[in-house]
Amino acid sequence: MNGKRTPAENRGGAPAHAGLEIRGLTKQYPGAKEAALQDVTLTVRPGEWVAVLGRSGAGKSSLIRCINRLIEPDSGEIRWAGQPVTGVSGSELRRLRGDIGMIFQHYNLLPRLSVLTNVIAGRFADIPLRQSLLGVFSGAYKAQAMEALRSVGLAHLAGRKVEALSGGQRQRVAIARVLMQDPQLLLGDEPVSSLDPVTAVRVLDFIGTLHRRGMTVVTNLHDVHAARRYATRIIGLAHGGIVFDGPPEELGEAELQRIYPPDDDKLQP
Ligand SMILES: Nc1ncnc2c1ncn2[C@@H]1O[C@H](COP(=O)(O)OP(=O)(O)OP(=O)(O)O)[C@@H](O)[C@H]1O
Repeated sequence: MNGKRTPAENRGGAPAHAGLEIRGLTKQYPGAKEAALQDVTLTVRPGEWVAVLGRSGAGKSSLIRCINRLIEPDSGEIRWAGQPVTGVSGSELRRLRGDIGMIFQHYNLLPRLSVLTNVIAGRFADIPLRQSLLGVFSGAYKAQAMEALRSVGLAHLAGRKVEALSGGQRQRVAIARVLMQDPQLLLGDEPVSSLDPVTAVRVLDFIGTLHRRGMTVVTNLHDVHAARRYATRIIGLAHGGIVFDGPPEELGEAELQRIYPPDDDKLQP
């Protein structure tokens, strides 16, 4: 994918590509009374950090997971860096996923494998399948993975199995995996919801470092305070539709009432 930021762009020049373009995205789960996403249209510019807010069931995870096709939308179009995301399959989809990093609430790591292997998994899109299955990686990959682990303060745990780590340590492994992958777009599906407040701030600070390097970030958050502090733009969802789109400074009481409708039985607090 041609998603890299150009030197001109890093100096504050015009973006080299159109970023993430979402048009008319709709998702209805079988048997559900209402659509999880209803005609969502949104463009995320390169270098933005978008925080998606909304009550439980508002459609936040569905939106994030449609972006890398973990969930198939019913209709609508998604493009990243001018390339189609919807409609591609096979090697095109694998290449695309190599350009899109993901951090999940429940880490999505390989618990029985070592921390180092999990970090190298960030490059599985580039490593021949046989080598990945055998766990035989080049010295260059190992060195890069150790560097990523050093950045998150976990180099001393490289040989330990992930299942022996705490939640905060696991999320730092997930961030090291993203560092190893070096994607242009980072998606976070409630990346700090399982963490204590202190660890959550640490993880958000790491994501902030990636954002300052030029990574575009889209993440749902349950914490309005964190969204205001870290994001450059807030998207509010209710009943699968966008009810707020603006900078954190514009998120006042009236806007919060729209995003978190108080007497709405269809959505949970
Ligand atoms: N696999 C599924 N099958 C049926 N309905 C689903 C499925 N996944 C989500 N839904 C429904 O779609 C709607 C949106 O769910 P989604 O998980 O996107 O919301 P959310 O805002 O991320 O909620 P939360 O904050 O609780 O994670 C909800 O009504 C939910 O019950």
